[in-house]
Amino acid sequence: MSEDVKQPEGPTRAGFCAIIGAPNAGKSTLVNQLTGSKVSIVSHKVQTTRARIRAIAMEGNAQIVLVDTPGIFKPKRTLDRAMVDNAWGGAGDADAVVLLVDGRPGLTEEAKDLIAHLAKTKTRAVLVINKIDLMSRERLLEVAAEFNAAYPFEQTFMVSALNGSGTQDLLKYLAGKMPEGPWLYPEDQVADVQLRFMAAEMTREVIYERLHEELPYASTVETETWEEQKNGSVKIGQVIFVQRDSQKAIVLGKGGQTIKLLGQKAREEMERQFGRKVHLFLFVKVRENWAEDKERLRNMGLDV
Ligand SMILES: Nc1nc2c(ncn2[C@@H]2O[C@H](COP(=O)(O)OP(=O)(O)OP(=O)(O)O)[C@@H](O)[C@H]2O)c(=O)[nH]1
Repeated sequence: MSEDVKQPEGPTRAGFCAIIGAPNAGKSTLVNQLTGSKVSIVSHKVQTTRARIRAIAMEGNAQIVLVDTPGIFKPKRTLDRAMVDNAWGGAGDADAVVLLVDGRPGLTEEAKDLIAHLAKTKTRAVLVINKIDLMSRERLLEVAAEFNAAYPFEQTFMVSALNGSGTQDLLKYLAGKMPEGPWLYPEDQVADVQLRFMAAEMTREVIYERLHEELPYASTVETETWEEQKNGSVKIGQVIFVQRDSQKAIVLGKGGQTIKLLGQKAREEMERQFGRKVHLFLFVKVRENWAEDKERLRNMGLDV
């Protein structure tokens, strides 16, 4: 828990920042830029996840836990609708909410939908116009005006997540939005924690790829153990949480065949991304009433 985390001198800040945006707006690229993360994982699986921790950014004495929500999209089915509402609960709880848009097309229908959600949930948000390296100054000002006429954003930032222009200002601003409080993660472990998130994400993606027909949004993955081995390999233990026994049976498969395959695919991806040998151990647990609240996210982060 946070009491055990070594705190620096002076006041610290820590909190959650939700990043929302249409697919391809540049969320992953921005997260990498904000965290200065060398190891990047760009997820191509949009619209599949609950709000989840993505990375931790440090700025001065502030620790910003970046969470993202499912690609906000037009729900086609009741389940999707529930998912979106759920996710927005998560965004509303965050200490800062960033609406990230690809600036080039301006106020698209998709962007209007996102703004409608913000308005409906009375969410205070910061507008971040991305990909300014591909825009003229005139167009940029036009787009900023267009968005600000559509919603009372707290601030507007113009950035290139790709080349980092404007992202430091955004980071400083977000740091200031974090409430005063103890850090959730020790600074020297932030990189490790990040690797654990990434490993969980890789398994989650494999599950999605293999089982999305049967298990659309029902699972979450947490990395519980990460043990460095003397020979340079790493032993990783993860738990796949599902909501019902029937889903557990799907993940396990007949005679454990499915989980074996999932583990193999996830391990291969981890070895590729981390460039080292991985021993992966997967477990499935049923967790009922999986809730999306802030406390849950906190615990999720602290559990890994
Ligand atoms: N030129 C330019 N390209 C960018 C910028 N930011 C992101 N991109 C590119 O836009 C594409 C999408 O970026 P991602 O970071 O994967 O976008 P995302 O929002 O995480 O996408 P999903 O995970 O699919 O929702 C990638 O090809 C990025 O390289 C930018 O500031 N400038």
